[in-house]
Amino acid sequence: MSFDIDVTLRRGERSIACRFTAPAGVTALVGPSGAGKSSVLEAVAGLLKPVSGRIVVGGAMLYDSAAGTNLAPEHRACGMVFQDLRLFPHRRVRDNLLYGYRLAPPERRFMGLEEAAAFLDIAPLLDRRPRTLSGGEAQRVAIGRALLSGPRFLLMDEPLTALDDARREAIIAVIERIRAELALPILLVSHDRGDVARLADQVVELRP
Ligand SMILES: Nc1ncnc2c1ncn2[C@@H]1O[C@H](COP(=O)(O)OP(=O)(O)OP(=O)(O)O)[C@@H](O)[C@H]1O
Repeated sequence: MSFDIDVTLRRGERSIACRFTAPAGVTALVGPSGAGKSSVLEAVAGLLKPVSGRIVVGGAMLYDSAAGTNLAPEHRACGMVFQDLRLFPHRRVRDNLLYGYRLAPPERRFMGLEEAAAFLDIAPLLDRRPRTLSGGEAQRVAIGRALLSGPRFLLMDEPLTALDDARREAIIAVIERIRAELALPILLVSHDRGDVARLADQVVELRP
């Protein structure tokens, strides 16, 4: 089982309940705007503490209110690709990628900078700054930074939004390669039914 999640979250006045188990591969979290999809990703990453419940990924207990377990984000081995990417604007692509690499405990690293750049087809971009990149290029850099941090799983918030068809295809291909070649479980938020149908091994619907 890749994800085994049963949590209640609070966001302001809102209570968000989410419960699912997922096999290996890509799990898509879908639901209307405001249903709490990004909040669930934040909880899995350890950035939002649930009110109660448990979060188990790849057999590792990350959060369990009953047992009092709540691993810090840096101990979750989680690669997060945020909706707004959060690249460092003042750092070149190479340094954005190395930031992820330096975060990774050496024993968890499975790729180096050169390998990640080749895998994501971003080698020609290494000396550029994020603001000079297209949306698809920036998305691949953000994915690269996440992969270099040595994750055991990936969380991706709307990785295909705001991309034209060609760039979207490139990111879909990257996600398919991560699934096939790196075998990392991926929990992905998307509102596009077509993308979900193509990519997801399992779909989880979050209701408001
Ligand atoms: N920091 C916050 N403080 C208070 N409420 C918040 C905060 N962040 C999100 N919310 C609220 O929590 C609810 C869930 O938000 P969330 O962003 O998780 O939903 P979502 O399903 O990802 O939405 P979207 O598809 O629009 O991105 C919304 O009602 C939102 O307004």
